[in-house]
Amino acid sequence: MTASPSNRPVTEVAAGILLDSEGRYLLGQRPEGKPYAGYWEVPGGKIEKGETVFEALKRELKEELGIEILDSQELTVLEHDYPHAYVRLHVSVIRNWCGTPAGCEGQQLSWQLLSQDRPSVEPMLPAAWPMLERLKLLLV
Ligand SMILES: Nc1nc2c([nH]c(=O)n2[C@@H]2O[C@H](COP(=O)(O)OP(=O)(O)OP(=O)(O)O)[C@@H](O)[C@H]2O)c(=O)[nH]1
Repeated sequence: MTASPSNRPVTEVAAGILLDSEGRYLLGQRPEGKPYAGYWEVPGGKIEKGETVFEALKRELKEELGIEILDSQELTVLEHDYPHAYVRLHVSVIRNWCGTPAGCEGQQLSWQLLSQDRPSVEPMLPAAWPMLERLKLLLV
């Protein structure tokens, strides 16, 4: 584990933006019991020791959404200093998957139109904003 600028340990996280053919992306609501419960986020989770970003995404999206991702495209890497953790988010775009996303951990899901200025659900995790901005740039 590397250190952050403030010398806190860095939590490496893989986040996967599912993007469908109608220009919609998927958000999930963080379940009870996790930091920031009730906040909306892009699906994903912590990268385990020895895993690649893609392997972590494959595992997390199977657990959280019950889908099998087929490939992914790296979008950006973002860091955010939360009170509970300093996180480094490896953000990927996923356009190809098998199955229909479901809230396997009891979480609510919401498809959002990328062409809309803001998601229709709130609150969003603070670090979710820059990744959505980055996604819009990729698609212009
Ligand atoms: N999945 C996800 N995590 C995000 C986003 N933005 C963001 O700051 N995070 C942060 O990244 C970390 C991800 O951890 P997590 O709690 O979802 O991971 P996990 O599913 O492996 O949790 P667990 O250890 O409780 O099983 C959290 O600190 C969360 O606040 C996002 O858009 N998606």
